[in-house]
Amino acid sequence: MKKFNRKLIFEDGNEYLGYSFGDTGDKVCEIVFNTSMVGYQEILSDPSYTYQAVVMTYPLIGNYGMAEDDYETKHPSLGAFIVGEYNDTPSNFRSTATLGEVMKQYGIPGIYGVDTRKLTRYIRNFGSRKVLITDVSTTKEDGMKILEKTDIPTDAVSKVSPKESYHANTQNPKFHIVAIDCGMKQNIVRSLNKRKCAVTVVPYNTTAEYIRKLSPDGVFISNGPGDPGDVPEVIETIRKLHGEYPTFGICLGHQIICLSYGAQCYKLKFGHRGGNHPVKNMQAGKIEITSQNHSYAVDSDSLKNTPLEITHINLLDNTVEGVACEKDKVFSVQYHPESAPGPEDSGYLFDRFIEMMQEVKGDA
Ligand SMILES: NC(=O)CC[C@H](N)C(=O)O
Repeated sequence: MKKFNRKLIFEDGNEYLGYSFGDTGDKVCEIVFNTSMVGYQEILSDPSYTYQAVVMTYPLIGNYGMAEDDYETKHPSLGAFIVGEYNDTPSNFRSTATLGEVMKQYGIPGIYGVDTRKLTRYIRNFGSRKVLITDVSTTKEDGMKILEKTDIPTDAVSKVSPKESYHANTQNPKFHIVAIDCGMKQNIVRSLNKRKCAVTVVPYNTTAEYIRKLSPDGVFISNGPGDPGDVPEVIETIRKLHGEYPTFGICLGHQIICLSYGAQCYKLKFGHRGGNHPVKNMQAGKIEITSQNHSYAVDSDSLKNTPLEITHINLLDNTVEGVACEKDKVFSVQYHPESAPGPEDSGYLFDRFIEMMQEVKGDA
């Protein structure tokens, strides 16, 4: 048998052995697991995974390579990938690189040959926690010392948000949206462009005054990495804009909207990541199968003192999945209607945003 050359070390001294792929540097990340069966390229390039080591529970990763059109951002910032079997000889006519090559390019370490089922149970039992990805020669004691000394940074949004505004136009636009980019996935822009929306993408720390000057028909707040409490400037901007424009938020954007109305968020034990989470739409009485990627959730009791009502509930653990306030023309969801990867049951939410803007705009 080939000799293990890499390992994972946890703060409690637990170790998991495997083999190297991608970058070979050491890294401390927060470990999480994702149950999606496909979509490793979109997961790699989803900025919300910044500083996180993602364990893929699906056993085979890399087999269809990397396709130019499938990136969610061109500069992947995922912390690390931990997989069962890694296939370095993809078979796919659209593929232009292997997963390992792209990870090397962006300094993202990978480890394969790990018992991902055991590791996932460990995360489920003990919760998301810090992990060191390192060489097999690093001793457990040294690894534990490194973990003790290293905190996961809280600057993730400023790292992945664009430094300047830019336009993502479309043919014959009907609406103009200002999208606050906290680490936005490309499929959100594609989903808006497809519905005749010209999008002005702005950095996370854009002020309410600047957004007003852009005269949008609607405001969008994106997904993004880290704790929503780490971006008070975005919460403040949204608070100032309450009731002024139809507003839609996804994932981190949803948490920011709720915080801006005075609700509270808390961290889940191990989060929701995958493409098969059932969510109930309370208004329609229908169930959607959703794509998810989050650690934090909105506290349902804290919503009672706000004008927001709960519109969607997670059927696995009853957590809040969506809120709305009709008066202020604002709504948001914790999950990912843009999917990428994942089921497309929830695309109607983008249509709802369009309808809201249409109502305000009239027939003009
Ligand atoms: N995908 C996201 O926007 C994630 C939101 C937030 N970083 C969380 O983990 O809950």
